Amino acid sequence: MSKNKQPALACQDLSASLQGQPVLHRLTLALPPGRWTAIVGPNGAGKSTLLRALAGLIPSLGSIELLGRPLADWPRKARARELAWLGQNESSGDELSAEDVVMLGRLPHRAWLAPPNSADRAAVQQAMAQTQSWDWRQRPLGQLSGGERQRVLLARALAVQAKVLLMDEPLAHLDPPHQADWLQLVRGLADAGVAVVSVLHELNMALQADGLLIMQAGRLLCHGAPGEAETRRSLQQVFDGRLHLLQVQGQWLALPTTAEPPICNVSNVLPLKQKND
Ligand SMILES: Nc1ncnc2c1ncn2[C@@H]1O[C@H](COP(=O)(O)OP(=O)(O)OP(=O)(O)O)[C@@H](O)[C@H]1O
Repeated sequence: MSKNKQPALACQDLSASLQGQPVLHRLTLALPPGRWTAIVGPNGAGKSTLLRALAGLIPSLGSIELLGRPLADWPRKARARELAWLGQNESSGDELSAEDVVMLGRLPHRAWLAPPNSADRAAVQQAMAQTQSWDWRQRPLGQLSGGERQRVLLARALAVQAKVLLMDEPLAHLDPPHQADWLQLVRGLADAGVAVVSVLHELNMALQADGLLIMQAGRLLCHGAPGEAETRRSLQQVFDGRLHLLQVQGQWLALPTTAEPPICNVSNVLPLKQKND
């Protein structure tokens, strides 16, 4: 990670409570531009809450800085131009056409009640092309499949053309080819200088990120690259050692392992096969 770059997004001593219960405990981190960071950890570790706090969607204690300026000091519209958000299970806008949904991503760029201009239309078309959702632009969001819907919502976040893109479970409902496309898209955004942050359960995808934020019980256990031994040790720790981490052609992969030895393994099967022969 370059030490000279000002973080695109940073927080210090960030704490947050939900319904009066402390969920995040004094997290400090800095995310530079041009990198993709994946937030991982077990269920309930606080990943989504961290992302929502960083986006300013829930009250928090401590400080958050977006592009070097306290998040709270940003005028709402200017902030919405710089920080794009893709949430989990978003349910609004079902009656709108897919294209109109994606056009919502352009609202921070437009004057009050101004119609979309050519730059807005171009951004929408580009974002929908990037997520291969242009073909169903006239269909209502509510009539799309889960994966189609997710791609439209991803296009809405892309259409903002923000410097920071936060995504909570962006791969939900996406089939493997579209997961691969998402990966390529994120790589391209990071190469173009965008700070991409995503909560991911798919560890094999997360292990392709530039950096992992590994969370446990509302705390940040580790912030490191997948290639670092300490990062992989922390992953093992938060998942109770129930991962098999292996490297294939330079890429780290994670296979979940069962708590007990599998009942049907190779040594069990072979004698049966020989018996039948
Ligand atoms: N609206 C809420 N009110 C009260 N507690 C909440 C609320 N939402 C989440 N929590 C609690 O906060 C903690 C962190 O939840 P969060 O959704 O951030 O975890 P997560 O790491 O994203 O989990 P998962 O992997 O299951 O999606 C959990 O203990 C959860 O039960």
